[in-house]
Amino acid sequence: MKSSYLITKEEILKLYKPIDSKAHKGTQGHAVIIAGSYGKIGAAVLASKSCLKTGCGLVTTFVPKCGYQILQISILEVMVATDENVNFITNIHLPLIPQAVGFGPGIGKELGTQKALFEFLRVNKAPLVLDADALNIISENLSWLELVPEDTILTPHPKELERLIGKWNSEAEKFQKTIAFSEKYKVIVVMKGAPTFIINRTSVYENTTGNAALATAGSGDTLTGILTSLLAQGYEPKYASKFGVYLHGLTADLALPKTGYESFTASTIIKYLGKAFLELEN
Ligand SMILES: NC(=O)C1=CN([C@@H]2O[C@H](COP(=O)(O)OP(=O)(O)OC[C@H]3O[C@@H](n4cnc5c(N)ncnc54)[C@H](OP(=O)(O)O)[C@@H]3O)[C@@H](O)[C@H]2O)[C@@H](O)CC1
Ligand SMILES: Nc1ncnc2c1ncn2[C@@H]1O[C@H](COP(=O)(O)OP(=O)(O)O)[C@@H](O)[C@H]1O
Ligand SMILES: [Mg+2]
Repeated sequence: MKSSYLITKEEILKLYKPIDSKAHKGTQGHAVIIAGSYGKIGAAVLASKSCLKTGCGLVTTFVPKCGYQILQISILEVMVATDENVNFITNIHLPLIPQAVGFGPGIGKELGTQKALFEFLRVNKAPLVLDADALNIISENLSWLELVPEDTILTPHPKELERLIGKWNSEAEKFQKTIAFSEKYKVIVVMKGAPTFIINRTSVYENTTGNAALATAGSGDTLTGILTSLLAQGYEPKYASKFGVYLHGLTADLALPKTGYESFTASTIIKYLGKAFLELEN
């Protein structure tokens, strides 16, 4: 297997941009989260909350109509735009030009959602994170990746990765295939796992934070929000991907002595984001 670089605190401190004292919400980036379907609006809530709590100035979340009240009641700070369809996304119309978009948690694979994703990819110019069902849809339509901005961040878990690149027979082959995929489509692949690796063309980076507490529903949805937030704040995708996975894992390392493995949930990741940022300054 190709040797990898470690993503350490030292590395992260080199790229961390603390907030300027003259900052206002308009300078901190407006992120859009496109997520959720009937029964999976929680994924949209988790991604949106983590996006906000990673520091971007404004977050607008696009959900099917059934998500409207859930979002508005669960997160007062997030603005909500809705699809005309009640249960799943069919036609994306955003009331703004976003600085970054996170697309996929909980959206399902309805035909209407597939078409909406294709139309969105055709017109979108904003830095992009693709996760979950967006990846599952793209696995069956790989040519759509020719439409995405260079350095789009893809965040597959092992099953989603297999759908994208096909089966592998060894760890070495998994890395080879992911590197070839990253080169072919000019995308950054966050290979989620224990640990998470980031593949950027032929470079391989290994995260040093995180633990098995993260093995819980919605853990990846929060990572999508974190990464989208960093992109919206102007971090280049190659830095946002490293910083995002490092922060995400750090929340679990900081929380573990208080929560134990069992009671740690995706909401705990969000709760500990502030402590993770503060830990960078220690
Ligand atoms: N509250 C909400 O609204 C939530 C909504 N959510 C949303 O639901 C949608 C479906 O997402 P999903 O990831 O559960 O389904 P899917 O892609 O079929 O993958 C499942 C299979 O993948 C595998 N696998 C996964 N991780 C692995 C690992 N580390 N290591 C090895 N294997 C691993 C494992 O396969 P197995 O090992 O069982 O063969 C598993 O059975 C998606 O849109 C998501 O955003 C969720 O986030 C939950 C909270
Ligand atoms: N044992 C583990 N050790 C470290 N990180 C883990 C472990 N299990 C899961 N994770 C992390 O949790 C996240 C799970 O993402 P994902 O499977 O997409 O969850 P979901 O779709 O439920 O939100 C990934 O970031 C993965 O690296
Ligand atoms: Mg996921």
